[in-house]
Amino acid sequence: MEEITPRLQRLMSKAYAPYSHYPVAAIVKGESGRLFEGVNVENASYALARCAEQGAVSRMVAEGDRKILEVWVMTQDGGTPCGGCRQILAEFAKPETLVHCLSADGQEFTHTLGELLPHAFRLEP
Ligand SMILES: O=c1ccn([C@H]2C[C@H](O)[C@@H](CO)O2)c(=O)[nH]1
Repeated sequence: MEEITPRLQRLMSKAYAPYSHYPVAAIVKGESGRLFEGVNVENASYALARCAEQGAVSRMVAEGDRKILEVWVMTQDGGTPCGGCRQILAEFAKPETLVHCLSADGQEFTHTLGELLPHAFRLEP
């Protein structure tokens, strides 16, 4: 498989973040083994900004996968996903799912989703 760091760097350069100047790239691996990409997409009406993780999860679901096996997020500083994105990931991932947070220069900080979002809100369908 192609190395994930250069792929995230290329993806991050596609983010649309003219207001925050904080580009984010996200890749989720679905149960089929396919990788789904997302970037943040901002808007002149600031509150309508969409996070990169949300885009990646939407793509995964549209392509028919329903389980997240692993997550990678790249930001300039290696920041972790926001609270809302943790909840969006938790809908399709397990508490033990690894979330790799990379900085643009390739440093990696890995957490489980359960560490990032303990006691996640769930409604059993
Ligand atoms: O987990 C996160 C947190 C923030 N952002 C985006 C939203 C906005 O465009 C920019 C600054 O908050 O980063 C993401 O894509 N994912």
